[in-house]
Amino acid sequence: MVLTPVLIFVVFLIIYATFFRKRGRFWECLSQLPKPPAYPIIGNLFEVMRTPEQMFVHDRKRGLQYYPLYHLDVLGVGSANILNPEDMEVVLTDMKQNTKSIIYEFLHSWLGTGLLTSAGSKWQSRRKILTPAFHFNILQEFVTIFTEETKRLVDELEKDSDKPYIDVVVPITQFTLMSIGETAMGINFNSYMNDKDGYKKSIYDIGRLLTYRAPRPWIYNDAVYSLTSNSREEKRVVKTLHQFTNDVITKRKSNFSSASYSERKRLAMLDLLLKYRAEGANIDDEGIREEVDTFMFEGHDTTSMAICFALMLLANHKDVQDEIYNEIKEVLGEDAPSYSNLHELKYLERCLKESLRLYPSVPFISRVSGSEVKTKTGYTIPNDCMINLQIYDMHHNPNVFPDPEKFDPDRFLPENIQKRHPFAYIPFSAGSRNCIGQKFAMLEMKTAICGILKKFILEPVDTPKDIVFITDLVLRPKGSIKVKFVPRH
Ligand code: HEM
Repeated sequence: MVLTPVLIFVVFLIIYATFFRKRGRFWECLSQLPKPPAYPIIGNLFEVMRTPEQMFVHDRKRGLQYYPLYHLDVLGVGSANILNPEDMEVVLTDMKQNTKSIIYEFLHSWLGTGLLTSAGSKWQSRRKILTPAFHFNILQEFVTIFTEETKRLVDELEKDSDKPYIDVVVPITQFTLMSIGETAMGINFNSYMNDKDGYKKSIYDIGRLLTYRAPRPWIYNDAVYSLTSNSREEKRVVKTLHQFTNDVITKRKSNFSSASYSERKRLAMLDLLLKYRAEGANIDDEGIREEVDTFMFEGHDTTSMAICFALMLLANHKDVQDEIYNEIKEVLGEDAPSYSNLHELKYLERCLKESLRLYPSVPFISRVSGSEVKTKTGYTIPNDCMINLQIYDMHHNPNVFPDPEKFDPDRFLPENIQKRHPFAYIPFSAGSRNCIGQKFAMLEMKTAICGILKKFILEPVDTPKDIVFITDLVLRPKGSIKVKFVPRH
């Protein structure tokens, strides 16, 4: 009895792999790239059919073994995986390789085609509209908000400082969510929004659903996917996510008056979009929701994980922590952080950069080639091929960063940066589709670390070796990240 559905499924996979497999030039080029051993028809299916935890470990092993690049064939779906700086540069600086791969289409039910997921002229026009929302005049004002939110965060941490440890993921995610709300959206979530926890849980749920779908080409087709229980769950999750962001927009709209905004030279993200909408520019209500969803997610989950890993590293490197503390005392004294004094914290900056090397919040990004790509390593990636840029693997490769697992902030001394390929370190990606929020992120991270280190000495509980990762939308631990917070006297 059980055998019948299994048999039908296997026949379906064989038909799928036979009919949907690209032919001719595509495989002629792609099969020249190194590849892990594969089976007939299903190719490397067993490479990717793993739990999120196994997938993370296995992908890293493959990344080390197949440097500088490799290809996979999963049921006839081919991908080129790039691990080296030279070829990262080739792809990231070529406008023809600017379109995101099919994996991002799985985000459309949630993010629509906002800045992260859109392509072509829509992406260009959105990028143009949104770039001024991250102008340095605006960022200067945001530092005050980051400082207020850091005070709230420190108060929360203080309440639990008598405990043996704090799982930093919880309070730090709360901090970054509040910060993106107050800055880009102009909304204080504390006073307005009730279902922050529902929103945070739904982000984890959507990540799990996407990570399940990405390695399974037979559910790429939307009509086929809609028959699955995951699709039904996704609809429920997306409803919760949209409820939250629609609420944000409604709240901000009720405070919005285009007259009062015309007096201000520069507007933060949501106000800017509402102003454009009121003036009849090329963005409708759906477009605004796409961007609010995109920035709410990209603007809090990435920085949250980055701060959590940085805290864990500092707890494990007391000497580095002490040096940052001395720098903070020297540069800030008793003053609050400002845009300019945060820039003077050069040692802290090197530590955060090194932390993002070891723990890049976005471990890989993916494109679809818009033409054949001649790699610097001597291969040709065919047109219309998924190209995965494996940022995490490159940052951890000994050919690119000697002794890669060592936390060494001096890698970011100017003289050492000069010795490396400019695309060796790309936590914020690079080229025209780089992270629009990278300055925002660095300021937020610096403000949080300053506030925390002024109040606490961090002691290790989890070490880097204890962290078990899962494959997800961002670099995430399977469980918690534990740090002990000892109040300074
Ligand atoms: C440590 C924090 C962050 C990291 C490591 C990070 C990393 C990245 C990376 C690697 C990309 C390229 C994605 C791709 O090509 O698929 C990206 C794009 C993007 N990021 Fe960030 N990000 C961070 C923080 C932020 C923040 C704070 C915001 C908003 C306030 C933001 C908004 C975006 C958006 C909208 C895009 C899409 C840009 C485009 O395609 O034009 N990110 N980010």
